[in-house]
Amino acid sequence: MLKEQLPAFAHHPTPFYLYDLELLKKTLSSARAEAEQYGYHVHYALKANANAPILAEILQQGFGADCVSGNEVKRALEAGFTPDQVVFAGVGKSDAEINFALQANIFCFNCESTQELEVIQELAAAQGKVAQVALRINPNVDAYTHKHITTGLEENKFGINLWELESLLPKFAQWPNLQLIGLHFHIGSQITDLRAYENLCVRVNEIQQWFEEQGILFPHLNVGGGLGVNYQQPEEQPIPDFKEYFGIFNRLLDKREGQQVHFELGRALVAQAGTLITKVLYIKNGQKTNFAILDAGMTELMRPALYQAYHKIENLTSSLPEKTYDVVGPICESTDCFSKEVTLPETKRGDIMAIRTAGAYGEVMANHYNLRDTVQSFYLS
Ligand SMILES: Cc1ncc(COP(=O)(O)O)c(C=O)c1O
Ligand SMILES: N[C@@H](CCCC[NH3+])C(=O)O
Repeated sequence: MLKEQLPAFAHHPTPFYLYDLELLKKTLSSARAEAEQYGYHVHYALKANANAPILAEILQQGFGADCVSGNEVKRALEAGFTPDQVVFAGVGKSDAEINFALQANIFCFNCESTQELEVIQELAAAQGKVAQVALRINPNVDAYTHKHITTGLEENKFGINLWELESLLPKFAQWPNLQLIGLHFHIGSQITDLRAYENLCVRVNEIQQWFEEQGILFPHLNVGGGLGVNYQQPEEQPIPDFKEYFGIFNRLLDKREGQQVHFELGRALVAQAGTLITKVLYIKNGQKTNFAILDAGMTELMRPALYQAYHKIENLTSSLPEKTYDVVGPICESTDCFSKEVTLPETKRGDIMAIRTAGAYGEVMANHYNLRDTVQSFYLS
């Protein structure tokens, strides 16, 4: 597919992101169809990719928006999401961000500490508003994923710890400008062992039960996102198994009568639709393997340097016999390496490479280190 489309982009300077909007649409409709049969609400996590054409597709398919900063709330509203479709999580919401979201009348603040609740109460009172809030609880459930993208263990900074709940609840009596509407959980990202979600359901049920014993029944349960994608074989599994994912919650989550269940998927919706296209600048002899030095680096796609994440690399322009390369970028850091000992068709200066599954946490995490240019993006529809 990429090989055939490439001539249309031959005149664009590399590196650039190329998004397949057809695949994006198919992925979104698959997720929507599976979620809809249980009446589930899916909020797209903008942090994965907040490009306007991508948000337009997501909005069109009826998803809400999950934001983690004031600017993401702003971007979601500009893209056309209505305030009642917007949730706002984040462990360090600033006063300015809270004020902005209050003014915008967003649906819900997913609150991560008692201290944050106090501040929202104060700011909501000053604006004469009642803010809808959910408690983001740290459920101490292992996501069986990379430790740097685990969020639901007690050692992580996210959420309110279970042992704080008892002392927190009475405080709501002194917070007339907060309306407690739900519970929120998010245990981590790139989750491929779905037993993590089974464990999450068990824990949510226990926590919900505890609240009910205190006389509180929540209209909303938000179980977060985190569903992983197949980085190894993007061709074989371009669309994640949403049927199995939502099926787990349908089977195991104790949904009360009239209760709304919310999800916050980011990566699973957009990752496979994005590819980083880059050119080979030099082939240089190394001690063990040769280096293929690309014109894209950790500044365009940070995941390999940050989490030793794997992205499949393809040479789109060579069909010579195979050789082995360490594929690296031009940035002045030794961690600027996409992958070591990659088997590729013999690669030469000027070849075009595709770094796959880069639609989530790729372009949005790009930066200007070494005063790099802003990476461009193009869309196939
Ligand atoms: C609170 C919250 N919701 C949703 C997401 C989206 O996660 P993912 O892209 O893994 O689905 C994240 C990121 O991990 C998050 O922190
Ligand atoms: N940015 C990370 C995941 C963090 C998700 C947000 N909590 C990644 O590239 O995999």
